[in-house]
Amino acid sequence: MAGEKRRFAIGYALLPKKENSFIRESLVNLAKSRGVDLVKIDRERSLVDQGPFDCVLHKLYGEDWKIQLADFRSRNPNAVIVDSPDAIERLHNRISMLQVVSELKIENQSETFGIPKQIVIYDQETLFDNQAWELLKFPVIAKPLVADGSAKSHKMTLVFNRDGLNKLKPPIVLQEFVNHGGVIFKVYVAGEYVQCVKRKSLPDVSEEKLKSLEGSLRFSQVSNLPTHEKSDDTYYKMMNLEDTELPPQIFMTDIAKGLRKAMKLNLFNFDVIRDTRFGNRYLIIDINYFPGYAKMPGYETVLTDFFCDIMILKEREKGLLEECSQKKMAGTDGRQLLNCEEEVRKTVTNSGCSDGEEKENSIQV
Ligand SMILES: O=P(O)(O)O[C@@H]1[C@@H](OP(=O)(O)O)[C@H](OP(=O)(O)O)[C@H](O)[C@H](OP(=O)(O)O)[C@H]1OP(=O)(O)O
Ligand SMILES: Nc1ncnc2c1ncn2[C@@H]1O[C@H](COP(=O)(O)OP(=O)(O)O)[C@@H](O)[C@H]1O
Ligand SMILES: [Mg+2]
Ligand SMILES: [Mg+2]
Repeated sequence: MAGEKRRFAIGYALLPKKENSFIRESLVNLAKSRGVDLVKIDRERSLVDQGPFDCVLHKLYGEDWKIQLADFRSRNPNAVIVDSPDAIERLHNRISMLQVVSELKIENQSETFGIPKQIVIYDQETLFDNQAWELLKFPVIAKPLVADGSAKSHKMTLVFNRDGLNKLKPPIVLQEFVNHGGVIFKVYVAGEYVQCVKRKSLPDVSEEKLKSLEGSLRFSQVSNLPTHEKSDDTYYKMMNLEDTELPPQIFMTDIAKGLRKAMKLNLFNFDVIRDTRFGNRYLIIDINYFPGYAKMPGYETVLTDFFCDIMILKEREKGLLEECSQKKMAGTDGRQLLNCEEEVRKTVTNSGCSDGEEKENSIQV
């Protein structure tokens, strides 16, 4: 119909659990009211046979999906894929995941940040090798090296002494357990948007307590456990989230922006703890692709704004591409037109974002 605004279609490819938590009616309706239709991608059918989509939103694992996305991309060069599978892959390994933190340069006088001391162990022999232990002291957390979203990849062991090492199954990352007052901060990022929330974590382990504790303790997804499950347990106890102060907002936002640029990702969160030995030292312990946004206050608005940013970007790209073809039709000097389309895509998709200049409505692709 004449004068009717163009609608924008976002195809989503998610596992059933994620679809249930993320694709809520409240999100679908808000997006719809702002011109964005969220359309389910049928995982039983080939992606290139579906659509048309202006954007593909996804959290699926495996080579087959990567090939499907590459096919889709070559046939639909104007569609945005959020996010690039290669960029996401960095988060599937707990070493490469945190390497990016050391690349960040953030100017801040009063707070510092980093990651806990950690080593990677590939086999049982190295686990008991004293050399490997020069860097670390107990307690440590053993984390599966792979972070591929499986239940297994979330199974952690808090190890109090050498006895506790026997049950570990490499490949694992051994990370120093840092006392942090039983509260972690989850910083959610969606494009330009950043929000930090508090969650329950493991309680501190004092030097005295360490001596009396048995070899190890297994746990999984502690920040997602309902409160009552923790208060009943002998190890977990009620932590008072209200009493914990959030880290300075500007500091978290700077780290979030730095990570986003360095990783070229739009949708992620990261877990931060505050080292109780120094009240102003923050450690990043985990980065997750496409986390549980529905748990974030105001998630519908935040995500819809993000979708609209992509839409604005696509419209701008379309306008500029039309200008290119008009110039072509008008027979403008060929040299001026050389790579016109390519230039437009570079500008609009903000591939230059990593050079420090952040543009409005930028989406990292
Ligand atoms: O489902 P939720 O809400 O628990 O979200 C999980 C995240 O919880 P969070 O938002 O950080 O509290 C969760 O974060 P944590 O690893 O628990 O810090 C993961 O991102 C998880 O994805 P995956 O299993 O690693 O692929 C996320 O699981 P999926 O929804 O992607 O399966
Ligand atoms: N180095 C650490 N020091 C103290 N607690 C930690 C450390 N690493 C992880 N934890 C605790 O263990 C939980 C799970 O670890 P995390 O690396 O976030 O794995 P997952 O990917 O399963 O969320 C964290 O939410 C936090 O409560
Ligand atoms: Mg985590
Ligand atoms: Mg994680």
